[in-house]
Amino acid sequence: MAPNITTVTDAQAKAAGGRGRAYVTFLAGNGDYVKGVVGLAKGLRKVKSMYPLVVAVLPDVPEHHRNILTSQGCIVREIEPVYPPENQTQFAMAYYVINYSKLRIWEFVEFSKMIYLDGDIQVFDNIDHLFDLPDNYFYAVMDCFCEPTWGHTLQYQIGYCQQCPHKVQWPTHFGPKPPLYFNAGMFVYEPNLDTYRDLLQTVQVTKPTSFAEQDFLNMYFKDKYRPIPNVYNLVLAMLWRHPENVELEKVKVVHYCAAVSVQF
Ligand SMILES: O=c1ccn([C@@H]2O[C@H](COP(=O)(O)OP(=O)(O)O[C@H]3O[C@H](CO)[C@H](O)[C@H](O)[C@H]3O)[C@@H](O)[C@H]2O)c(=O)[nH]1
Ligand SMILES: O[C@H]1[C@H](O)[C@@H](O)[C@H](O)[C@@H](O)[C@H]1O
Repeated sequence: MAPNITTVTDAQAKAAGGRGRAYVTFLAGNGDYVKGVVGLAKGLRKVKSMYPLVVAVLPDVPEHHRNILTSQGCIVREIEPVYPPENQTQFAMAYYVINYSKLRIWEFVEFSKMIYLDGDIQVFDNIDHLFDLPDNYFYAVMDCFCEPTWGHTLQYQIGYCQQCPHKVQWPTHFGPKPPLYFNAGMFVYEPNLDTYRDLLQTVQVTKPTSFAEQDFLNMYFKDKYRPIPNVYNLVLAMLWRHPENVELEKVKVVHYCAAVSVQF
């Protein structure tokens, strides 16, 4: 039975918290990711978040999946796909190419601030306070370079990870250390039409790389990026790659991204 919740209209969304704040996620295709988004919506409700969840859906998301999301109180917004320029790029996962469409969320200017969460994320504690972080920055959690999906990079090949930068030092003859790099499964940002247009123009003149829009956003926001603690986006691999950096009892958000099956 559908839960007893009121569907949030656009007007209500604007009024949410009186400050135009919302969570946002991205959904493509007719596969299982919709289940993740339902879980995300339920999780946000369970931790009593004050703000609605907007789901940016590609045209290939079927009507009945959209209806499920609406019945869960989500605001469903259709977006057009964004394609990177033609290239022979080998993405770390072939489907990452569709993730460039996430850039459309900068267009949601009826909201002044949003928190993006991937559909394979679950929230276990309220994170509404992140909306109060100072404006004009891009907040996200630092990624880990230790999984084989990073096999194409120099970092991985020499065993360097920004999570433990002293374990394997960055060799000086390689030039400057790579800049801090965030995981784009969760971030705090401000929708803005100028930024939106510039993102779309810049992506068209930027060579696609392995981690698709994640690499692109890291490049684009490198001066505005401010790291936040990993309790706000615990990338699963941190559990076995850097357990010393994880305070399990404090974790608020878990990101179930793993290219390997997990065996404990
Ligand atoms: O068929 C799909 C594939 C993806 N998604 C959406 O796109 C998000 C990102 O895809 P993954 O969760 O599979 O990506 P990963 O977590 O493995 O990868 C990381 O790298 C990606 C590079 O494109 C993105 O930046 C992503 O946000 C970041 O967490 C999903 O959560 C989901 O919300 C779909 O809806 N359908
Ligand atoms: O940024 C990447 C990405 O999220 C991958 O999906 C994940 O397998 C990696 O561990 C992470 O570093």
